[in-house]
Amino acid sequence: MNNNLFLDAANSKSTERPPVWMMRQAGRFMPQYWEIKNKYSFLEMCKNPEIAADVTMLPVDLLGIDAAILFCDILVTGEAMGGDLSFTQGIGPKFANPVRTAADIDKLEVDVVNRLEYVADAIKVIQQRLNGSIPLIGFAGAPFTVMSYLVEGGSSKDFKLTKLLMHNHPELAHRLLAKIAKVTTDYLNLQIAAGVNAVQLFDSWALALSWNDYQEFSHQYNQQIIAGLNRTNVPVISFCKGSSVFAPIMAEAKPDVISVDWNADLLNIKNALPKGIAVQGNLDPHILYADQPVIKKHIYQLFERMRGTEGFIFNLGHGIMPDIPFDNVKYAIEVVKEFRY
Ligand SMILES: Cc1c2[nH]c(c1CCC(=O)O)Cc1[nH]c(c(CCC(=O)O)c1C)Cc1[nH]c(c(CCC(=O)O)c1C)Cc1[nH]c(c(C)c1CCC(=O)O)C2
Repeated sequence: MNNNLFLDAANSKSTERPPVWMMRQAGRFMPQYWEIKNKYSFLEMCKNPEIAADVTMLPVDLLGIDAAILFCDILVTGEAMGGDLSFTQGIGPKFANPVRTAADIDKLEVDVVNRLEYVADAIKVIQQRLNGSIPLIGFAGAPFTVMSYLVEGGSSKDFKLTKLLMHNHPELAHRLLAKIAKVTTDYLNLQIAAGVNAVQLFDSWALALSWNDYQEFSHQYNQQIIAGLNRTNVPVISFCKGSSVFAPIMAEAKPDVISVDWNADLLNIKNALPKGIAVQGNLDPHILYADQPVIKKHIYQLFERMRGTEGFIFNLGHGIMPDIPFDNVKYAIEVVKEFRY
């Protein structure tokens, strides 16, 4: 690899500056994304390896980040299991056949990794294009977060139906989570076999859960997935919104990196973790709407705090919003790349 910054930091080694990539870096804040998106549906883009590679490469070529992330979506596992998935502009993801009863859960298939071969194909095309320049991150959705979309039938503000299932019929929720966990393990191992250099597990909506529910309905399954990965030389990043609270539990699953939202002091989180677990984060994405001197100030505040810490990857606390100015994202990445410890 020409640029080892990301993998060194993920493996808790020291680096001359923090490596940088951003969640949702391959997305709608880029005019060049829309040039492609206007020609294809989102799922067509995910399923065509050449197009998925084109989109993956946009931030590599236009922003100069230190790691690429595969262009795909966390909900493709739900689709492979039998979910009727579509994405509509302005509405977001939709499962037309929500999973709510024992019969719905029993219908979902689990030996489905062959239906996700298009992702392995995309990874191979992307690695040819990257040609050893920077590492490629693969990813999957964590069972709780994917379950919420399957049960609600799409995005939700309060996860009412998901929580009702968990609280009134925990045995059904567990049956569903176990199925998603099995598919997710196979799917991440497929990505590792195809050649990704790291994987990230996205449990975006864990913040909605109580401490006890997080352990029972989320952590347990994430731990099972991480334990089932063929992870030699492939660092595992565990992300959730809620990591400011749940980081000590997340650490029990033994990821290499914990990706932290913006509520916590990152050094305090790092210092409370077992040695050898790196941290990623944790700029509030809203900072990227602000004036450029403000952006620089906030990045430097974080870097001064983290100075001398081995195992730190710079990222946002969550994804880039679609209406964040492209020039501000580019500027933030330049600020990181000019910094030295
Ligand atoms: C919850 C979740 C989803 N998808 C994902 C998550 C977890 C990460 C997070 O918390 O942000 C993960 C994801 N989605 C996408 C990526 C690609 C890689 C990247 O750039 O980070 C990744 C890693 C592309 C995408 N995924 C999606 C788009 C937009 C599709 C479009 O162009 O219309 C992209 C580029 C669609 C998507 N997919 C999902 C939603 C809720 C939406 C709609 C969002 C909205 O409308 O605001 C589910």
